[in-house]
Amino acid sequence: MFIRHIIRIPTLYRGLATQAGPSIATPATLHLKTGQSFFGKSFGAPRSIYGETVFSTSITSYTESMTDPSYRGQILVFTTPMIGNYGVPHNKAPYNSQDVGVVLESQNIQCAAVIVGDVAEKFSHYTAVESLAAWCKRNNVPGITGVDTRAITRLLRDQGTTLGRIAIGPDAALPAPDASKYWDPSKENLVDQVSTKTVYELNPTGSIKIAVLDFGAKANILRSLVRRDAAVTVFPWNYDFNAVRDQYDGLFLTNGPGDPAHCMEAALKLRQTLQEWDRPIFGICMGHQIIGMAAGLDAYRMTFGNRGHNQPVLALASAGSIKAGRVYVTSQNHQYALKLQDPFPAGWEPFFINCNDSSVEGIKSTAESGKKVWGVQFHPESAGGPLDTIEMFTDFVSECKAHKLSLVNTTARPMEATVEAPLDISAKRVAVAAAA
Ligand SMILES: NC(=O)CC[C@H](N)C(=O)O
Repeated sequence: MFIRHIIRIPTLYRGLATQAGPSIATPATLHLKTGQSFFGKSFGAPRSIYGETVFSTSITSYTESMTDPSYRGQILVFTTPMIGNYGVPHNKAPYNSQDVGVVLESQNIQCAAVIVGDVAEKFSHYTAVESLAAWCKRNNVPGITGVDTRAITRLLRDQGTTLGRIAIGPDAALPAPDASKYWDPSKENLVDQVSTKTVYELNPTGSIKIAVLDFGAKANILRSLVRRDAAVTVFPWNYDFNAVRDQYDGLFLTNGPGDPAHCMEAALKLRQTLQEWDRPIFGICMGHQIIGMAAGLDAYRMTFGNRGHNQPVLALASAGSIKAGRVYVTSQNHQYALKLQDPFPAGWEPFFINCNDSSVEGIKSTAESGKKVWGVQFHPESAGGPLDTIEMFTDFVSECKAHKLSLVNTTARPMEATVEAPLDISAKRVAVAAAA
């Protein structure tokens, strides 16, 4: 504790000191493939790039969003007018052995570039060690400030996610590139670029063994499992899990970048797992899309997706901590979604639906199926975003434990939905003395 304070003192000093950012006078232009151009100033790396232009409505947690591997290849436009006020923390997790080596969501900035209305040149936070501009520069990631992000967002809402070009310095004055020059990240298997290449373990002495298929995992997913005392083994996205599955009490599929169609191989392997293995399975975002594809649902590309930490979802079914009929505010970052088809494949049901656009936000195995499988399009682990659905991790780990116990006790415990008994509130009505 004492050492921690000593280490924090210089950090605190640096964070509270007002620091001027680097010069932001270099011109920078955003060209969209659809022909529009926006002119601003550069911050971060003086490097011109291509990418897919998307917008996020998150108000805070730019550091977590930018290190989320699901933003790979994307030019991230923040709708919040000013970004960078609280700087960037040290990205090492030296104090807590439960952490997975980073404070943020991965080692490096993952998005291709950032666009903000007004970058904060001064920052202040007790954990901050550098400015947003300095961090971007160090990570070789360009940024544009001083553009009308509201206008860009309205455009993207109308025409959908659009390929873009960030042109910095002398490039900024050049005419927009020919439409054929724009790089389309959705054509690439980005998951293969961000997934672990080796199998590794976290918290090996944990009380329950969870296998994680890594499509581009956010660190807080791994932390959320380890915090619940799971021993976690992380596998590359296309690992043949069926060959080792009997060593694990549950399977988790993470988030990941790009078009889920590139991961059909994983969906087909999972289809076999679903047919032959009865232990709990939980998937988030890309993981949820893979579960859906394995179950026989189609994934489609949305117009502009959902990115932000304020997405309301309605629970259509109850399970564990989730109660049917309640709305949960969630963190999201996705461009694709599962198609709502009627009827759903046998043994499956919709779990959540988005309150804004009615897209599928979750699916689950039915009680009758005897399986314990569910996937959610949103991010219960947050980082950033609200913790409304964090207990889904507790539900998952508890189901894995219950299943393990059932193997020992031989009395299988079915995953029952915790449905609240109907409550007749008229019976609870108490007469109060008439108001004056
Ligand atoms: N965060 C994620 O896992 C995103 C999943 C997928 N890449 C999508 O954009 O829909």
